[in-house]
Amino acid sequence: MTRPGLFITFEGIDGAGKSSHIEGLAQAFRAQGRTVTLTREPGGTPLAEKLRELLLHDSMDALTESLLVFAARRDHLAQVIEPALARGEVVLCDRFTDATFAYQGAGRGFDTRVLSILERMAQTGLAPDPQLMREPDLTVWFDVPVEVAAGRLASARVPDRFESQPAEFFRRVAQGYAERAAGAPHRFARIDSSLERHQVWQQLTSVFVRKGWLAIMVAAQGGPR
Ligand SMILES: Nc1ncnc2c1ncn2[C@@H]1O[C@H](COP(=O)(O)OP(=O)(O)OP(=O)(O)O)[C@@H](O)[C@H]1O
Ligand SMILES: Cc1cn([C@H]2C[C@H](O)[C@@H](COP(=O)(O)O)O2)c(=O)[nH]c1=O
Repeated sequence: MTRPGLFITFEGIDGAGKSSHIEGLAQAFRAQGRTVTLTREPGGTPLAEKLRELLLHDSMDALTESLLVFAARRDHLAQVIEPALARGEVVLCDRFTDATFAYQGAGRGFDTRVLSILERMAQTGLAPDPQLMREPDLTVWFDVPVEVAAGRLASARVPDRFESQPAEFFRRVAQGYAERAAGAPHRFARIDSSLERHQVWQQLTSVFVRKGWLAIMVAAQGGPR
């Protein structure tokens, strides 16, 4: 019998530590016999990866930025996410629409009513139920103080257009995530990402064990190296 697909997204400010754990989670699901699609936004298709390059490196205003992230998302949903869910796969996606509300909405100050309209347009009409607006089944929010995330990134890589924003921008983005989480408590799971990697992994896997999506034994075997 085909198991239903699962759409799981990972969110947080830059440097929160999401990417460090997603591969481990993919391995845990595979160890249970699930097929996993591991993907990211902006990106995930050849077209969306081109748009990602523009978004991360070219200057533009907040409306242009919002239109580009939703254009990339529409292509990503159509080409990758919806087909994988239809095959019953687990889709692990590094960022999705909550990032748009946090970065373009709270961070840039762009009108969230316009974002909601774009969200409905971009995320509807692709699922088996044409009325359904595709949303994640679960969103894991890696919550971390802005200073901790900045410290992690400082030694990690050359900053892109978002990563080089001032701390005040990331405070607004973090507040944006807090508001999104408060508005959809059934969908969000918050984890404290300021802790050591193994503690973050433990919190992360407990979320999946509680949902019945991972067995305790499988969760205990994985984790950051
Ligand atoms: N719990 C942790 N403690 C200390 N350092 C960490 C922790 N988790 C991740 N890091 C380090 O912090 C940096 C950022 O981590 P990572 O790339 O996973 O974050 P991210 O949330 O995916 O960031 P971005 O969204 O900007 O890509 C990396 O150098 C990573 O090794
Ligand atoms: C999906 C999405 C992303 N962003 C920003 C957030 C990050 O700074 C970059 C992506 O970089 P990462 O290292 O892969 O996390 O893009 C955004 O502003 N709006 C969005 O919708």
